[in-house]
Amino acid sequence: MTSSNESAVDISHVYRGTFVHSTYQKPVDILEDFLVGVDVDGKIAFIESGQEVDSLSQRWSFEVSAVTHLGQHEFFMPGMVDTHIHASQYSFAGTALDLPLLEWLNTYTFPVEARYKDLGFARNVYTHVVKRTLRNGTTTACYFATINTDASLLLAQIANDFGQRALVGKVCMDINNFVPNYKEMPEESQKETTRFIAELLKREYLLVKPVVTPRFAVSCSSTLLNHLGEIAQNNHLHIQSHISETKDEVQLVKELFPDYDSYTDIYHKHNLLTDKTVMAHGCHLTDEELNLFRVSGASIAHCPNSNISLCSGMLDVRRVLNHKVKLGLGTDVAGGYSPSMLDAVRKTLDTSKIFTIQDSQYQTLTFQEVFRLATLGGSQALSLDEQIGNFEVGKDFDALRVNTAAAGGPIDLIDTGEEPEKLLEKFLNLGDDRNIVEVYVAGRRVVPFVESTLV
Ligand SMILES: O=c1[nH]c(=O)c2nc[nH]c2[nH]1
Ligand SMILES: [Zn+2]
Repeated sequence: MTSSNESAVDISHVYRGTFVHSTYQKPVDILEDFLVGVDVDGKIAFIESGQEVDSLSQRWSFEVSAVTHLGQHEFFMPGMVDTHIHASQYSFAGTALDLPLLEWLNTYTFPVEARYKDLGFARNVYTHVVKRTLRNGTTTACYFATINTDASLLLAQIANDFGQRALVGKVCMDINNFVPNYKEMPEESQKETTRFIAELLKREYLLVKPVVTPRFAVSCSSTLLNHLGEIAQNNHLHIQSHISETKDEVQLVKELFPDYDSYTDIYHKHNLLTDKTVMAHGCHLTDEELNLFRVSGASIAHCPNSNISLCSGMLDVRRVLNHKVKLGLGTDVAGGYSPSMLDAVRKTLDTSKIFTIQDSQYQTLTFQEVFRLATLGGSQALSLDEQIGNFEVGKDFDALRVNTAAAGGPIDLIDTGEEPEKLLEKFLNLGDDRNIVEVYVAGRRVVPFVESTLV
């Protein structure tokens, strides 16, 4: 497990201990007493047995004394990928969960998103959400911002400054019958999207890229959807939106777009369903629609907290996986009240168990499978799995150093022994940010924060 052009690579850090990750073959693969070398570009240069330390130190020219050793109750796992989060809704996360989706948007969400003309407000909220998610182990986030281009660029800058990997979307919407000051004209949306993309690409952030973001079919005219499909296609960009979250929404979309075979067909016919598309929710998709997802390579962001909190529905993840559709997890702040991907893991397991309560033959998701969805699955859903998602030579070192025995933390290790898989299970079910003692993105340690240089 070494890189082919190893002599040309300078090693920046070497870590020794337990590494827990997923592969396409195994949802949990545990590498005990391994050495991982990270090069100066933040890429994994080698993954080898700890027993080989002396020969590796010669081959890769590092000092054995400089190796960082993990503690007894520690392990490294890949950083988590939040495939769907509204950075702009973070200010009201944990409140306003008493209405169904369409009323929730009109009553709580659009009035707040309209405030992002105020860049001071934007900076405050966006700084908080980037720090909070990073601290909770989200090394990659796929963000919705708002319709305001400058505030969306500010979110990109803040993610870059803190070292978080991110896709950032300026929201596009030209229909809003309830909060008319929060919408764009179709030409304006097209022009501002083009400006947003050009400006963001010009900045050449290594880890932060634009994503074309039609809010959902309810908020977008066919003209706008067409423009956005064209922009995404011409620039080979990622695309994100929402689909089939609630039954009322599906019915409304049917009325708004009567000439299409399905909700999915609308996005498909507007060139918005590609292998770089991630659609949130999908609770009420038909088999035909899931087939269209598979064929196009589009993915689903499963957001169980939001689905339960807004009483939207329950996504049958097993069914989606059986259709061979890519799937990652999302917090969907603030329809989901928690910004933590550990919460998304737990709510995914809870939802799967509810399906089992309803049908004892149901094949419940295992914690190992859900761990994979939060890491490698998310990277696949965002078509970033050649770069991140697990520990493979050549991938970026996006990693969490987890200490299950962190002092003052939420886990009491009493009778667990040191079996790493048990420690992983404890962390997924009981852990929180106190257990995430370090966070790395592309080899750079980004948590704990270096406050003085950033705020
Ligand atoms: O959970 C959701 N949050 C949103 O902001 C949104 N907009 C359209 N559909 C949505 N669903
Ligand atoms: Zn959403």
